[in-house]
Amino acid sequence: MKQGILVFLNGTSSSGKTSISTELINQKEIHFYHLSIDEFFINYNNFVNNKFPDEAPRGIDHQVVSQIVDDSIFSVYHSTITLLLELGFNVIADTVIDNDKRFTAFLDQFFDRPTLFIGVTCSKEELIRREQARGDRQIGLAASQFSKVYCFDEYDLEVNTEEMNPAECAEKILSYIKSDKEYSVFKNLHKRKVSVS
Ligand SMILES: Nc1ncnc2c1ncn2[C@@H]1O[C@H](COP(=O)(O)OP(=O)(O)OP(=O)(O)O)[C@@H](O)[C@H]1O
Repeated sequence: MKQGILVFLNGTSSSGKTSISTELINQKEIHFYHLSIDEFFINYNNFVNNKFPDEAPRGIDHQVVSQIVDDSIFSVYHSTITLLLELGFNVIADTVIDNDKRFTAFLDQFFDRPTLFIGVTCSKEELIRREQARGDRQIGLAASQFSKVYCFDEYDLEVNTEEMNPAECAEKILSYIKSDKEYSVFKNLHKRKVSVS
């Protein structure tokens, strides 16, 4: 049995990753699992809020805590994607990778799997506008991620969410998958040891 394909939507916050994912999930031709890193964090945060006291015997160093938690959650996220691919399911990875450590870990884990590397692009001005309009993201988040997330000079496929609506982006992605072209960019980035700094 063939392993599943990984559709990696690379874009900042508010670029439109979740909207495209919803379109991909709702169509019937190719089945996908949508794995958003946000859901992994929500589950963990619910657990912590229910179980952990506000104070700890040693006090709480929030930087240390968030490093331990983030590393663990990303590790579980990667393992869950890997498991699904191995079982033959197609996966959409909906996550923002804006630092070297995370990008290298993602690249190392998935470069030798069928990973379709998609640039979900949008201008900074439009990202700022969307961020203000939606009101559920920290203002300035997308702009702060912009230069790292969009540092790549190569994608298997690019969808500009300022020019296309989510359904059109999803259609473009599906056409690419159905064309059976090779997904080479992630492998090349691994060979070139590309970083996001
Ligand atoms: N192609 C598009 N054209 C116009 N508006 C869009 C498009 N895609 C998304 N939007 C709007 O941008 C906002 C953010 O979209 P979405 O939640 O899909 O982004 P995201 O990349 O998943 O963000 P985050 O990483 O913060 O979860 C929403 O209000 C959505 O309606």
